[in-house]
Amino acid sequence: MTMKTSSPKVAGLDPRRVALALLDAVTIEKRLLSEVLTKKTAVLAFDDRARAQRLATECLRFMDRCDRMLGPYLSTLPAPHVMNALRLGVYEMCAAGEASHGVVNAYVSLVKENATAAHFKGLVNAVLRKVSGEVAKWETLPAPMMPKWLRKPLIADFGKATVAAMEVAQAKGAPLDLSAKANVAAVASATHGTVLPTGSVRVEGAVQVTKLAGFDAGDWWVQDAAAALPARVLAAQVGEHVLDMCAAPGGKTMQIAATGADVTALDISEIRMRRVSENLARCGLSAQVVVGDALEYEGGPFDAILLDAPCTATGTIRRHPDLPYAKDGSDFPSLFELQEHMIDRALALLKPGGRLVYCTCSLLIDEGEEQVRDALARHAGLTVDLEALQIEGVDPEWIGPEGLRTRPDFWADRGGMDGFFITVFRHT
Ligand SMILES: C[S@@+](CC[C@H](N)C(=O)[O-])C[C@H]1O[C@@H](n2cnc3c(N)ncnc32)[C@H](O)[C@@H]1O
Repeated sequence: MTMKTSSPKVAGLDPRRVALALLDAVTIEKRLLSEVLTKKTAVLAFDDRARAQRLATECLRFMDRCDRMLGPYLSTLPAPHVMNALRLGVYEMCAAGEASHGVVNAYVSLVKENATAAHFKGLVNAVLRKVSGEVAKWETLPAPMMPKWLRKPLIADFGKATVAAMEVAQAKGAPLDLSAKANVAAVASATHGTVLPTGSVRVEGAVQVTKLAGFDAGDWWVQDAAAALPARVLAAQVGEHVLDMCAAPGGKTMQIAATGADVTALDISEIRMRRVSENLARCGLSAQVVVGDALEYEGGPFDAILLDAPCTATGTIRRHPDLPYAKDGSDFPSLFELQEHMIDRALALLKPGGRLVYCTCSLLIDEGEEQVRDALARHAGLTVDLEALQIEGVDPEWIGPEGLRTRPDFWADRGGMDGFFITVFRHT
């Protein structure tokens, strides 16, 4: 794509140009925002970086609504880059409350900058002007639906009403949750947060994480309330040998290290493992950090293993609304297979009578309940320890025959939680 330089006459173009590039990267190049964000926003001043990121993220969250607003005015879909400019324009006018004439000018200018899209400037102008006349319709539309490729299997697993409830939760985004190293009440008081029933601290409103009280002192780390459950379920004891098998960026390693257990943190990604070491150092915790492939790892045997397996991350869409647009499900079966091999490897590294906590931040049954049923069929003597899942704050209704499942629509009145599946295997 050939880009011209910005027009000095139109205000606020720079963050919008980057937001458009981010949307293109997700929807056209099929990249996750986390993969492209730093590079694409590097050209902007600090405040504009945050603005571009927010704009792209929230537009992706409300993509389905943007498309519903645009639908009546598009008899055929324009080029994807132009469609993304229209979506951003709609989001800004309808959800962000930006003045329509500035928004229309901005996106007409941006489309003009692109040689292959410039001839769509008339369409962008006309369509955005029409949408500007019906901004009130936005609030009457249903919560943004996930794309069909993901919605369909979820409906098969949970039914339409539950999927609709998940979509309502995903539209609301996610609050900031913290895990305290030691004193939960002190962390809640210092950060003006509230203590959740499961022991995480929830902080409302927009905050800069590194400026929150206790960050530099390492009193806490950022971790969704549901993501904090697997290590609580593992309940490591002082002196136990524990393997955190897919550890990076290290939230669960930190929880286990804070119990006084002897933790080995293993992950295949050297870059992501640097984050584990940084996080441990900031919080004054220690673990043996190993970079390597879990499938070939030979250490142990261990009293307990936490396997937070690589997965579709569909339980984190409220934090990562780009995911349904960067993925199409084609790589999912290879993940399911990897999870199966990892469970088998983990079981081989356990001491007799040891426990394996298996979890995924996924909404798909294939990565949770189905993995458990398959593992029980593969391994004689393997059992699921449902009692170990009954920890403080966990609603017994979240626990099924295979394990504990959280969903984004749980705790709706408190701000929700990520979708997770967690189980405990015991090998005799
Ligand atoms: C869900 S994330 C783990 C999150 C981490 N437990 C936490 O709480 O911060 C999955 C991790 O699996 C790692 N991974 C993927 N394939 C692996 C393999 N073959 N061996 C070890 N780690 C692997 C990825 O690098 C990624 O960091």
